[in-house]
Amino acid sequence: MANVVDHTPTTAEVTTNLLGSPVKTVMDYEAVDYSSIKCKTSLISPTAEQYDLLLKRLKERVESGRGETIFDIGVGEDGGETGLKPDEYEASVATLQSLAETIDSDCVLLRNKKGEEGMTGQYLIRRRVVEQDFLEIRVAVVGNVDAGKSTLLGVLTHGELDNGRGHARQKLFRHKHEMESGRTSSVGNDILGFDSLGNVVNKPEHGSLDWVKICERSSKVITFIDLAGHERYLKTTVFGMTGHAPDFGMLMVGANAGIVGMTKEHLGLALALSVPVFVVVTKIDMCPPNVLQDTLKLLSKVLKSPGCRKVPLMVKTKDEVIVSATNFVSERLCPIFQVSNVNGENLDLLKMFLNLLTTRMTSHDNEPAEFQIDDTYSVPGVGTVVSGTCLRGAIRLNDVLMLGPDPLGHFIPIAVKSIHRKRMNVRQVSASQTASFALKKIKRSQIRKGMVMVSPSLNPTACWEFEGEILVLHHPTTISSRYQAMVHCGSIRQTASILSMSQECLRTGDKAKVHFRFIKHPEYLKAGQRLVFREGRTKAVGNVLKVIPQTGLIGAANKVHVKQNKMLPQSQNQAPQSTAVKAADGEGLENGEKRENTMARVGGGGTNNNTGGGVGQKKGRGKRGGRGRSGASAPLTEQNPMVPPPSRVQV
Ligand SMILES: Nc1nc2c(ncn2[C@@H]2O[C@H](COP(=O)(O)OP(=O)(O)OP(=O)(O)O)[C@@H](O)[C@H]2O)c(=O)[nH]1
Repeated sequence: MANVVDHTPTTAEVTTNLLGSPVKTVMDYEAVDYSSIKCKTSLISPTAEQYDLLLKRLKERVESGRGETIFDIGVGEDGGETGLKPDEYEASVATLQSLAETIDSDCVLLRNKKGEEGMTGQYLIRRRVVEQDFLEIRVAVVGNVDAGKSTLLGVLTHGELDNGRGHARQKLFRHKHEMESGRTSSVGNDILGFDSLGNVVNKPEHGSLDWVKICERSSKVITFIDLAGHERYLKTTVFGMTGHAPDFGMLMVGANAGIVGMTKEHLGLALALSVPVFVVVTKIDMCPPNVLQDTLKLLSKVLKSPGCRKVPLMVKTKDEVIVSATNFVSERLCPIFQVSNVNGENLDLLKMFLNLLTTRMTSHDNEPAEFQIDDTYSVPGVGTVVSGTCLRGAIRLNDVLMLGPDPLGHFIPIAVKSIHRKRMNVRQVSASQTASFALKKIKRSQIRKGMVMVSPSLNPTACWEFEGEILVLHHPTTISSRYQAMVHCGSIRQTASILSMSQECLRTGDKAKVHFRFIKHPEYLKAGQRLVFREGRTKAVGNVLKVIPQTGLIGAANKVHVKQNKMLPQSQNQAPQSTAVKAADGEGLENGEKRENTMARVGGGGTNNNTGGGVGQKKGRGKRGGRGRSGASAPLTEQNPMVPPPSRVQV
């Protein structure tokens, strides 16, 4: 057989990653001649040379899948499902098991199929538990109030069924008012661990404080980002979707209530952020069959509509779970599960699906690190702690990273004192993982959500202005220059003003290039990032096209402003906003409901040297007094002629 140098990832390799756009495998970087092991019979009795190649290949696939891959037996790399005779099949399985054993992994049969010439099989190869490491997948849980989001998470992560009257969700609530009203108001996390054989690690006796135990025994951990269903908490929900970098969205629909309230809004948000979505229809135990059918019909219609262009797939068997999980690569497929949290119907299918999901981020540890901060804490005895997501590269203990931008757009070097993943002390965090860092020599008041910590080699710069391309999903009238609304981009959440647009005014459905300017402080942005621009129900989505780096002049002008106000608390050293902007922030809406940050429950968990998850203290920043809302500071624009004055909403 002619030796062909293989550069192109095969279909099998692409599905290995299960999701997102086709991913580069190690083979793209390192040309290896795999031609001698391409054929479906290569596993039957490989020569020593072929065995080494098979091992190399399996290792690469497991590495690019961040600890796991799905391997087909009896299928040639040309993709033809022809199958193997029983004795050939058995010999192939034995080879695969021995290969998996060599790389400290388990080999679990997912399904068998009959091919033209015999049997084919799909096997999950997953690395056994490695100390301090596990594959992490983040799933944002969205849907209308009462769809059963908190209940499903309670049932999945605590292993006990619900009673239909709010029993299971009690374990997830974090605030007294949530217990009383039964409504989630904050972004919360819960975790579900799977071992290398695909078994659920969580046990009913694992309380929410047992994260360390769950992580220690898991090869893969699903982090659920439980978001609020009520419209009044939409700002928090949008932040959960953008700032927590979910791999997937789980849209929950109550079978009896159907597509109501915020369901479409949340679906639209996931679509706008290109987060692949699967749907879970709950309460099928209490829903009359005709109502359930109506809900499913309407759901399919919405998903297939031109705005969504999804392909709905009702998942009712294990085979369908595997097909949908292995084809979730395309954002177009939308698996739909029908479950009951009360009698447990179909929950096993949902768990199997979650077990097969894999991360969408594909960064290598040797790339320069990028970490986005989504929360800050002050932990007694530890100091300042930040939590967030590592988007690129890897961060190790005692690494020095550039933290910023500060109000002047500067970045300062900062050392990482300790790292926690899910309340577990670790030495390193890699791309796609959430973590908390204890930082040296910095006050919590100097850090805000939306800041980043990046490798010094990236030489980071901040920007006040950027160009974006947006599509207006909804606006009651028209948007024109000087319009202000909240920009959500990664963990950035700041009001920006439109300086100019490629057309005079924008209505619902219009697309345009827009020049934005942040009104409070500069941010770290990158071209290509997804963004949501919203104010109340007005919503536009799009991409950052071009970042306009902060110039020395603007930086200097802003310095004057900050100097003048240096007697004010830091929270007031920012430009005041119009009432309309306050409304855009949704601040008034969430007054009194603002969550307290406890290290025990947020982000990658808390960093605490003493216990697994100590309690952090939120700095006592008065809601109303904070963020310059008292109007005490002079507008930025008075000192800086280059900065347009903050304008009111033009409707
Ligand atoms: N019969 C039945 N009741 C359910 C099921 N799932 C949830 N419930 C009940 O539905 C009610 C609402 O559930 P929640 O989990 O609080 O709903 P949610 O979507 O989290 O609501 P928010 O937190 O306000 O966004 C509770 O009383 C649950 O007991 C189910 O599958 N069957």
